[in-house]
Amino acid sequence: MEFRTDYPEGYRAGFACFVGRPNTGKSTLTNALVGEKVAITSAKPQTTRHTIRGIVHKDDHQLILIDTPGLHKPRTLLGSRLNDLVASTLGEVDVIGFCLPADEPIGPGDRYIASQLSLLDGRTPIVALVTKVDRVPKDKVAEALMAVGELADFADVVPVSAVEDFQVDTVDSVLAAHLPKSPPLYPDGDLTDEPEEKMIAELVREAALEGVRDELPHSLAVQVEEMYPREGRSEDNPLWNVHVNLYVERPSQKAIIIGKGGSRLKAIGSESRQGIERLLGTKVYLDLHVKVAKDWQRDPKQLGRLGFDFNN
Ligand SMILES: Nc1nc2c(ncn2[C@@H]2O[C@H](COP(=O)(O)OP(=O)(O)OP(=O)(O)O)[C@@H](O)[C@H]2O)c(=O)[nH]1
Repeated sequence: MEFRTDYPEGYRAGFACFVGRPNTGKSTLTNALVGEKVAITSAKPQTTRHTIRGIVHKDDHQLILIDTPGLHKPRTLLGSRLNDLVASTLGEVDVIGFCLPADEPIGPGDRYIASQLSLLDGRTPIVALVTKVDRVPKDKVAEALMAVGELADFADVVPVSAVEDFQVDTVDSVLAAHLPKSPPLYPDGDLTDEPEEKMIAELVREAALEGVRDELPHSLAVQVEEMYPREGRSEDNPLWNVHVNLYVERPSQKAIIIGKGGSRLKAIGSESRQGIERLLGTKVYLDLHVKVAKDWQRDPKQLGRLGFDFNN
């Protein structure tokens, strides 16, 4: 991909990130803005482990989105590292979008986030994004906007529905207005700079989380062990081997993932393989292994091995 050189006078480029309680629509909004599925969405809270960037390319700006994990009070070592990550991300971006769903009252979780954001002392502009407005009647939207406006000193308050594509463009332009004047920071057309392996791991993770019990999301880590072209690979037969490990904390969780006679693991494989093949543009032979890594969330060594060592 080429860097654009014919960008107009006044072109802006920079970084934005979304914060908000789990499940407030951050990933869905990222996807709607970028126009392709780059962030993992899920009906379960706190499934966005990795900081995934989506890039919005417009004629007069480039908006680079960092999809942070939900801000929350740390429960485990992993939790506190996530918070460190969020804190360091927040100081680096040009604008923050604070997602608050229109269909839920403002609660202690939102106030906790607002208090964290106030530590930035107004150095970074914060735009309140009132998400999921399709879920409430029109007259309730105004009420939600007023309540949100009282929570903190926002640069703007924008109602949006990512699902119904209502005001998604407005969110883009309101965020872009806070970006610095700058040449493009990424080549034209790039949607994400995540390495393929990370995206593959996320596709498997998303498939594995479908329809399982609530405690599992926090206990599941996925890592691509290796990928290489299969022997005899040719233009007619472009097969790749992709070997993926799924780590859980307990043998009982391993049994859930594998399912009766391996049925769930098979379903996870066939579901995620489609996305992986689309991503790589080739047929793949997907090899999934489920392993027990006891208490990995609390063990710094294992966290590092699984790619969660954010300090390095
Ligand atoms: N009706 C409606 N549902 C939405 C909208 N945006 C998100 N959702 C739903 O809300 C749920 C959570 O959305 P996500 O985008 O995964 O939320 P998130 O804030 O990224 O969640 P975490 O990764 O847990 O922090 C999903 O079931 C979405 O389909 C919207 O505009 N309208």
